[in-house]
Amino acid sequence: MNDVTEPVSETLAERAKLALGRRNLVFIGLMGAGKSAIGRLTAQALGIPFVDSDHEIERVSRMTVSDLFATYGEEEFRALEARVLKRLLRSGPRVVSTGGGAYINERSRRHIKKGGLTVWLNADLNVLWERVNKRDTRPLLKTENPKQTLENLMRARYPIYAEADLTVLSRDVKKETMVEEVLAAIADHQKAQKP
Ligand SMILES: Nc1ncnc2c1ncn2[C@@H]1O[C@H](COP(=O)(O)OP(=O)(O)O)[C@@H](O)[C@H]1O
Ligand SMILES: O=C(O)C1=C[C@@H](OP(=O)(O)O)[C@@H](O)[C@H](O)C1
Ligand SMILES: [Mg+2]
Repeated sequence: MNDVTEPVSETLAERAKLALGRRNLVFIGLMGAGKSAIGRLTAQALGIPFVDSDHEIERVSRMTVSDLFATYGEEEFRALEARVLKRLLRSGPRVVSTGGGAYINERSRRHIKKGGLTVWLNADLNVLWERVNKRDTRPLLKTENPKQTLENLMRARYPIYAEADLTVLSRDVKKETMVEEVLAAIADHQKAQKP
């Protein structure tokens, strides 16, 4: 009898899941990059839990992010965000989408680097602007010239986001395409690590 077993063909999602192991996958990047939307879909594809740190902050504080900024200020928000991220990243695997400022905060960045594989959704100004100007839920953009504010944030933050383990270019393609590129980046990263 022929004893040779067929090689199991693995889907991209399976390969990415294997490569991720017990680590968390953490989405970072500027407002409008797609962290919340693409993070959720990536978790679905991987078959692991998803959590958005802003939603978790809103759940535990019973306030919206906007109200937290208005009532307690950004510094208090960052302290709460760091505590929430520390707890969310303690065990894995899960997908964690962060708010745009999380990785910029030193304490949060430490928890993120320790707790997971980071993927930066890198987008250009016009892509971000087209997405964020449709909603007014982002307190940092309630300025006289929000597009200029976004550009200033890009300049200040992109060198720090660039420390991410993986970078995927966020642009106007189907969300499913973005998810595939994220999965491929995880699988390829694992390959690159092997001797
Ligand atoms: N690839 C994409 N193509 C079109 N729209 C997108 C894409 N990725 C995200 N979006 C949309 O852009 C908006 C901002 O995305 P969101 O996930 O909230 O960004 P973030 O959490 O990074 O601020 C949402 O309305 C989302 O559905
Ligand atoms: O960039 C930032 O500092 C922020 C981004 C927001 O999240 P998204 O990046 O998901 O919009 C939210 O955490 C808060 O408004 C502050
Ligand atoms: Mg978000």
